[in-house]
Amino acid sequence: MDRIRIVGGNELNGIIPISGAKNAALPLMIASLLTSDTLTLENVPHLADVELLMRILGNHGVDVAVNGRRERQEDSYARTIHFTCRTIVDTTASYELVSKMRASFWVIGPLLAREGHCRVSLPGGCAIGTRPVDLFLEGLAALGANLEIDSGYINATAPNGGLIGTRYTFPKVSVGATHVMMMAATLARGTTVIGNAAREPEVVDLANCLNAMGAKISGHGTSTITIEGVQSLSGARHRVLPDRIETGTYAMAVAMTGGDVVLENTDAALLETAFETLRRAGAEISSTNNGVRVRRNGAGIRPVDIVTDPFPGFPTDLQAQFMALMTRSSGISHVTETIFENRFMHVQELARLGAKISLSGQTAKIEGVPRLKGAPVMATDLRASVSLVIAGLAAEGETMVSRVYHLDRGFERLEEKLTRCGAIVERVSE
Ligand SMILES: CC(=O)N[C@H]1[C@@H](OP(=O)(O)OP(=O)(O)OC[C@H]2O[C@@H](n3ccc(=O)[nH]c3=O)[C@H](O)[C@@H]2O)O[C@H](CO)[C@@H](O)[C@@H]1O
Ligand SMILES: C=C(OP(=O)(O)O)C(=O)O
Repeated sequence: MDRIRIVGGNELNGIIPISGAKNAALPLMIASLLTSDTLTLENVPHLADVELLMRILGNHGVDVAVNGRRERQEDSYARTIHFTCRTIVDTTASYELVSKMRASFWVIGPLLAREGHCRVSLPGGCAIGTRPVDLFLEGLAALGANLEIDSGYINATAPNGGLIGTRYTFPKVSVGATHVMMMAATLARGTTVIGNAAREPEVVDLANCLNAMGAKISGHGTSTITIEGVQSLSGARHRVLPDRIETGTYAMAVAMTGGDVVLENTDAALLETAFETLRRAGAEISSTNNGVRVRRNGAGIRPVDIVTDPFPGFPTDLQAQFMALMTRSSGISHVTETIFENRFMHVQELARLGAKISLSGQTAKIEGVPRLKGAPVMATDLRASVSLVIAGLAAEGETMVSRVYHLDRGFERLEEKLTRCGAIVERVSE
């Protein structure tokens, strides 16, 4: 199993290209199930989750061609991938596959809308929380679906010739449930109005792509999304938006080590709250032609409190990275997690590097320390693992991060991107 070895202490200086967003690419790929034409996605990141979803979609009948070649023949980055689902050959999403990747549960929306029935395994919880699917089921039921749970699977049918437009307000903001209901409603009869919808940029990206495919969606980016159902969708060409979490992660890495880095192919507007927080912590952040410049020269890291929230609030997917940064601040800060009930697995690992963190309910109190010291640590989930890399970059000596398959789910070429900016980071394969 691969590990990442980091020798801390170097500043980061240079250019880091930002990849397409994992959390946009996944629902966009799933949207290919909605049409028999080809959906072409540009700027698709080369990540374990993307590769796995390609295989899962293949089981449903999606033909995947990478840059015009067959899947897996091309290993280049920022790929253009063609997804074509002439016919859906299997409407079952098995436990074996859904349990490997939560987002594959989202096929329930397109399969139901296009075929009128499907059988999809319940995804189950994961390290960061229980992650139930009640909101998905309520949203689909509002569209007229019959849903029953049978042996760990959801049997979903759309009686009366298909889904029917509806007004439905989510009791809680859910990114995934918004994606699914929006996709399902594109092919429903009549108009659907989703209240308390997620406003994340990835939801906007999906809506833009669906509109390019012929859907009639408006209001995306606000809490109320309106979808006028259409008979069928066509193919389209769409560019995956930049990964705001990767952008924020490297910004925090620079704030941690000091230095001067330009993050290319990204957009500061995607993460205003996180950047405002980083500025308060002492980083200088400015927009460039096609990216963001992040600097911290000389000034120390100031303590700042954060509370995670749905967009446009501080993203939960940057919480662990920010906590790593705060371990070196000049005072006491608090990090409150409101989205996932168990997203503090990194706390005990950061402590192994000398961080002083105490937990009380959903809030972590971080007492900044003057130095961290390298140690063996274990990645527990995707963002937790990169928080350990950030801490390792500032720690004295060697940090060895194990279980890096978590990291490979969401960070493309991390070692290469950091090494080019002066860090000592290498993958150790055994
Ligand atoms: C692939 C992807 O895009 N993943 C992102 C997506 O996950 P995901 O879409 O799974 O996250 P949600 O927005 O759905 O979850 C938000 C909260 O709602 C709860 N909930 C959700 C659905 C439901 O039916 N019932 C329910 O209670 C969840 O347990 C969680 O506590 O948004 C999260 C919140 O920004 C991010 O951290 C994830 O990186
Ligand atoms: C939690 C994440 O992903 P997922 O929803 O796929 O588990 C994430 O991207 O940080």
